Amino acid sequence: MKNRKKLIDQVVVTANQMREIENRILAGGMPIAALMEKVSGLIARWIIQYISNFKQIGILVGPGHNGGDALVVARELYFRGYEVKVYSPFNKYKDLTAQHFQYVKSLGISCYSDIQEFSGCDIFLDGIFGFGLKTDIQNPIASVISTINQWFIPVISIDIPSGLHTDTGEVLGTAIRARYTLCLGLWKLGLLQEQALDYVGRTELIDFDIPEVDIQAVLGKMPEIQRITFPKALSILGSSGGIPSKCPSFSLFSRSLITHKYKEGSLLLICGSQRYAGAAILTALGARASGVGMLSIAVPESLKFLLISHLPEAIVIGCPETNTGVITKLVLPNNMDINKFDAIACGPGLTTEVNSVIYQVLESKIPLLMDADALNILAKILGLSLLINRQAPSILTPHLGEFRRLFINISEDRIASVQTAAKETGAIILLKGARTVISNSKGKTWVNPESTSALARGGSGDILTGLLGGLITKVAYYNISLEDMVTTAVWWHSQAAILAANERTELGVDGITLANYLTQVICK
Ligand SMILES: NC(=O)C1=CN([C@@H]2O[C@H](COP(=O)(O)OP(=O)(O)OC[C@H]3O[C@@H](n4cnc5c(N)ncnc54)[C@H](O)[C@@H]3O)[C@@H](O)[C@H]2O)[C@@H](O)CC1
Ligand SMILES: [K+]
Repeated sequence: MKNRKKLIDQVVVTANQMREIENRILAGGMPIAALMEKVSGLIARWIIQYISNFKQIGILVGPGHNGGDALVVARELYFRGYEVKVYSPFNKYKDLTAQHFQYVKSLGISCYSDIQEFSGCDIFLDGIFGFGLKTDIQNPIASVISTINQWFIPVISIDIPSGLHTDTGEVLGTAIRARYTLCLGLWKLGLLQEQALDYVGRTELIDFDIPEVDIQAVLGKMPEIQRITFPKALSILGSSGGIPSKCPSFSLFSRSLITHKYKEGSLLLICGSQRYAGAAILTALGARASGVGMLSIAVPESLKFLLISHLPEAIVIGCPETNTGVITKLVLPNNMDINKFDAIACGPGLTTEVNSVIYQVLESKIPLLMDADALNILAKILGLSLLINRQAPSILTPHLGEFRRLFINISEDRIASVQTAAKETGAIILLKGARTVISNSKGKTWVNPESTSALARGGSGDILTGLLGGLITKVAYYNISLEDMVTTAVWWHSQAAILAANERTELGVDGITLANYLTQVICK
């Protein structure tokens, strides 16, 4: 049962996959009317439990089963004593929906086809269209949706806000701006797409007991697209909410008593320039929070003492620089072999003036994380072929602008675009944003379902680069996959920002604060 809950939290489906799963349930013998009754009972209970202080609820009913769900909820709320009004301008309904409509009318519940009758409602339930909508919404429904959006009355959408594409999250002409979306059974892909975020509000999954066997029959044992969840991230970090006794014996948060600094990872950071000295400090602070055993930071010679003053524990390598303070060449002490490090993270604050350092690191045979100017150099000057031919794993962490520069084509489906980029380059691609997407060369994809706009600030990405760089040095020592480390870093970074924003407002989450909260959030 515990495993099923874990699976349900992680799984993400397209409209076609959901339809296939639904067909299996129906083929198994579950009557569709019973399924609708069960789902709608759960929705009604959720509304009563969480939104009980409303006087009048407007129920928006469409022609399909989303509308059927809404009508069953209308009936249940009516019997619980709530004032319910039904809106529907359609004249043709699917059979089950038509039957529920007839019964609702026979109970004396008021039904209207003029939306102006609903301006006094204090909440709406949106059952106009559910998953699988493909074509643009036309008038009169389009103008009804605009009217509802302009009223700013809270809307609870059933399954998905009406008007959103289930897979891409695109607005099909117009869409309901929901305050809450009660997603039914399994998370729909579109709800995780950034372009849907202004419409979906707070999302909740209504688990109506889809059998594990049906999910796995359609999606396989390891679904291609997954949400990054709390339990998964915590299990990788080896924490159970700050109770060390429950941790696995050796984990990132519960080290072996006889570990030593070289078993906690050795990271080479290459970052900073005179113009962007702060980027080097922030990246290094992110790395520090990862608990990396040995941190080496290559910066222009002129920044060496600045870095030492902020990070006395690090080995700071001063590199030859241009007269504008840009590293010209990576020179390691004692002619050290670059492959002796466990990983390299490079890019923040480098500028695009000189590209020889990036060329040098691309030739290394250890995991390489490229961010910021390393990506810009790759896009503008070196090209992707050097990346494709690397003999060790590469991780690229672009934001949308950098992604566009690297891959040019980004479709309406951001998640699909990241998958394509990862398959084409063989790298792990991490597209940063409100819903960060990570994909590997096999198409396995993870989406971070929770974050905060506090991270929309210069420096946040530098912290992630450092944190992620530190974590990937530990892959070999902790027997954790690279992908698990990457997804965990993303989760950890956003959770730190959420905690910091909760305690200091979204304006109070500067880079140094964020780095400090990385440690605080895991002590919570
Ligand atoms: N998947 C499941 O297991 C379950 C699904 N249920 C509900 O069923 C919903 C899906 O039901 P449906 O497949 O009937 O889909 P909809 O409820 O979205 O209705 C589809 C109908 O809307 C009309 N339509 C489609 N696009 C239109 C457009 N652009 N303009 C005007 N009319 C348009 C068509 O007549 C179509 O038949 C789910 O979202 C959910 O609410 C639940 O009742 C039970 C469980
Ligand atoms: K809906």
